[in-house]
Amino acid sequence: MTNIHINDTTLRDGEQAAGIVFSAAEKIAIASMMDSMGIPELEVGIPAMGGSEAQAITTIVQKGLKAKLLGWNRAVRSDIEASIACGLKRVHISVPVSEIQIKAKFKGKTNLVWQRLKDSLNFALDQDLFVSVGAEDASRADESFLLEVAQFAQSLGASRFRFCDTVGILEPLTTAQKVGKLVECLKIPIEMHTHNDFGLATANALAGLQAGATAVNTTVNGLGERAGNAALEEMIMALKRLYQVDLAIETSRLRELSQQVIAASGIALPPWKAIVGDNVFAHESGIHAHGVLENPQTYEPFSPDEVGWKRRLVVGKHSGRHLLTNVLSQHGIRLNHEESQVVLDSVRHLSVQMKRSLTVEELLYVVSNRSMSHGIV
Ligand SMILES: CC(=O)SCCNC(=O)CCNC(=O)[C@H](O)C(C)(C)COP(=O)(O)OP(=O)(O)OC[C@H]1O[C@@H](n2cnc3c(N)ncnc32)[C@H](O)[C@@H]1OP(=O)(O)O
Ligand SMILES: O=C(O)CCC(=O)C(=O)O
Repeated sequence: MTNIHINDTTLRDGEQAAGIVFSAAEKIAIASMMDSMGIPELEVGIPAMGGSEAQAITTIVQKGLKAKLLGWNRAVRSDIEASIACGLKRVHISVPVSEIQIKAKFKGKTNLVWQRLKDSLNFALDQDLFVSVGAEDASRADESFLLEVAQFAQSLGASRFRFCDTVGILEPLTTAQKVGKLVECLKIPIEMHTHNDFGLATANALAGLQAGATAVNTTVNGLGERAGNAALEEMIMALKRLYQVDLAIETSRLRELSQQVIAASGIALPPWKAIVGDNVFAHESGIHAHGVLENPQTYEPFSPDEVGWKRRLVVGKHSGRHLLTNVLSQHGIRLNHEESQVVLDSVRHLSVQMKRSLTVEELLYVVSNRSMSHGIV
């Protein structure tokens, strides 16, 4: 894999997640932060929505960021005009390509796919815009029809073709086969846009890249329609660590970026969320903590600082002596073997009663009030 290009769509598909609204200030702050981290392209929204959305996009454009900025459009001339009015120089034009979508959107009239794509694309090119074309529901489309649309877009002058697994029904092997066929026949770059309905968005996007696609849509925290999109942080770290593709993006700010999007979206992440979740470098189990204390690589695929996060040792139901001793020694407390075992029994008992691990304060309380903790110390 070489020259992989990230085009993040947190501000477009991410915000399409039901119930999510970013304020203009939040959109601008997220765009600025991603830009400063080195994300090379941002799909900033849908100018055709007008009003505050168009205003926010215009403000982002006026900030003069290094990142390339793309506006999302239907194959409709007035959508492109709205993008131009925001000052965008790059537009993405989407057309439905599966039978089911063409039936629902264009009343089954396939000729409208060609006609509307041609009219909107030509109009955009006449305005000297960079044009990317998206094949909505490409994964369920007839493969020859999809290829014809892609070649048509290329012949008209599109600079990139987006393969969309709109309802997230692919798995990696099929993704690679489908994308590989397009790569063989197209000269323009192919971009992956994958959804997470079966939890495979990142895996499928990576499979597309392995098959020769060179661009990929992501969203921070995997935010997006229904089950979301391929997560930016997963994509960057998988490329870096599993494929040795370093995109020169400041990974040490991934956790901070994730927190910014959590704050703006009002949606918390599960603690186990890959790369940026609260628990991804937390160790409670005795055997794991013992291993990590000897060498963090025993149970961590990479160091937490690489993504701007930190290791935590948590004392709870599954903890063992090595972990306990380590945590207590940070507070100047040394216990002998027998005392440690008694405290551990107490910790286990309390954790089961409270159905959670103990805070450090609770642990210290257990140690200093041994007679009260469980009646056994
Ligand atoms: C897979 C995706 O994520 S696609 C992106 C989805 N994102 C969004 O929908 C968010 C922003 N959308 C909006 O603000 C509104 O839907 C607007 C402004 C774009 C359009 O609003 P409305 O005019 O009220 O239309 P509405 O949303 O009800 O219906 C969509 C219309 O676009 C048409 N349409 C849908 N996709 C396309 C397309 N790719 N190219 C051309 N027309 C399209 C539909 O056929 C329908 O047309 P009709 O009004 O002539 O029947
Ligand atoms: O860009 C497109 O063509 C559609 C993108 C999209 O959001 C999708 O297909 O899920």
